[in-house]
Amino acid sequence: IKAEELNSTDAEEVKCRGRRQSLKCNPDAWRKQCKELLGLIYEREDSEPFRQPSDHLSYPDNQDVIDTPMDFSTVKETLEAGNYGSPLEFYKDVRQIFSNSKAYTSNKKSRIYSMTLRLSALFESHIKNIISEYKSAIQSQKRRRPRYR
Ligand SMILES: CCCCNC(=O)N1CCN(C(=O)c2ccco2)CC1
Repeated sequence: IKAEELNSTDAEEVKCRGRRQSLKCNPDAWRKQCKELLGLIYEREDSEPFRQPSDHLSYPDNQDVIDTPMDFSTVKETLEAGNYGSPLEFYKDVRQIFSNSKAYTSNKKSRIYSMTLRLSALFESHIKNIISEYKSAIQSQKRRRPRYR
């Protein structure tokens, strides 16, 4: 069979089979990318208040305002334990950190809340590609038509 006779699905699969380890086709590449993104977040001083669970003593009403506490050490542990099944689950937990801070803050000018705005801008700019590469790697894995083996 000549290469040009392959339909797009086969060509995509052939391309991916050959380049399994490359970022484009490796459905597990997202884990490493998310670890690197977490590293970037930890480098930022802005992440300091969010690297540990909020201590409810100094923020007493935190408990009833926040129904799903989340922090970056919890996300890091979950990722390193291999307990995220996809970058979308990772994304959900990180966004919980930002929404908790927003829910908790009384004014939009609070120092801690402004830190989450900067962190979230950094996070969103990176997580987009990680998720789209993951989705296309999954697509090229899927057999679009049944194979008789
Ligand atoms: C070094 C460990 C400190 C744990 N973090 C902690 O107690 N926090 C971070 C989350 N908080 C907010 O997002 C917030 C928004 C407005 C005011 O606080 C509450 C305070």
